[in-house]
Amino acid sequence: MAYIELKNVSKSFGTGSDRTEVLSNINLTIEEGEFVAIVGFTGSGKTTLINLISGLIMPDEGEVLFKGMPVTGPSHERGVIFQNYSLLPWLNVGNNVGMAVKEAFKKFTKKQRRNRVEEYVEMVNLSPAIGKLPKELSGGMRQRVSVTRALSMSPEVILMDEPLSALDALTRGNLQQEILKIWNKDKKTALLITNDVDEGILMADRIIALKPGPKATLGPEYKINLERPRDKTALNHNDEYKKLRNTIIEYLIQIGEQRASQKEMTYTLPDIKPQFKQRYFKGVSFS
Ligand SMILES: Nc1ncnc2c1ncn2[C@@H]1O[C@H](COP(=O)(O)OP(=O)(O)OP(=O)(O)O)[C@@H](O)[C@H]1O
Repeated sequence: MAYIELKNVSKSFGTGSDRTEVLSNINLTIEEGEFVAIVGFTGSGKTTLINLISGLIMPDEGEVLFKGMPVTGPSHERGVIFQNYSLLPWLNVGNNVGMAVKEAFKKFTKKQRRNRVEEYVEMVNLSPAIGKLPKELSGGMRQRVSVTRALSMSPEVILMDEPLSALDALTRGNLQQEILKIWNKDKKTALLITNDVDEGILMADRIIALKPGPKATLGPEYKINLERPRDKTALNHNDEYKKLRNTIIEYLIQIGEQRASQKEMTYTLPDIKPQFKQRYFKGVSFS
């Protein structure tokens, strides 16, 4: 049985002429312990896909199954790391993480909770900032809190919606490694949504392209057989990596061009003449 399964899933927003058909006929199977990355263009429906799997929204058609059961709402079994670091502004770092730990481990004593919070905050090198409020942190630090908050709940599935896209290269690289460490150590299942092909290849077992919408569908998938742990610098000299990277980027460029050409439309302007009265524009005449 597939761990996560999407069967003929479609999703639209709005009604009438405002209706946007975002995803159409999505079929996806993720096995337990797998790390899958979905790459796609901005606005192609990546967040919509993650929201469907997390249970934040429901499909119009088709089914989303988790361990064979329909997803009916969010659950801490499926932890989401969002693109924007949605922290509670009135709670400090420790308490933002602490609240998540309390929710996931209801039977923990206060001491157990504190130990877990400290362990996870340390993991992203934020121990000196544990008492700080989100407004006192940089964007990168907030995103690290957001990542550690999701991971501290020990979710069975880690769903990531471009969690690292706003970070500088160094912080991004460190967090990629932290996420991989936890995924590998605790044998999690992970789905990463990204617009960065390199990030996908570094982290995932499989990359699937999301074709741009409206009515976005999943495109081809690429198996990544590169040995783990993967080192970013070493990969740059790896022929298999280079070949895979080129293949995926070429595919994305090709579907991007197709989308651009489909969008090119000719508009005919109405043949009208200005109706202004001459007296308002002395010295200017209209033919
Ligand atoms: N709640 C909503 N109501 C109306 N339209 C929506 C809603 N959510 C998403 N959309 C539309 O669906 C399309 C896909 O949005 P989505 O956020 O899933 O794309 P994305 O690939 O994650 O984009 P980005 O890379 O910019 O984050 C967009 O055209 C967006 O305007």
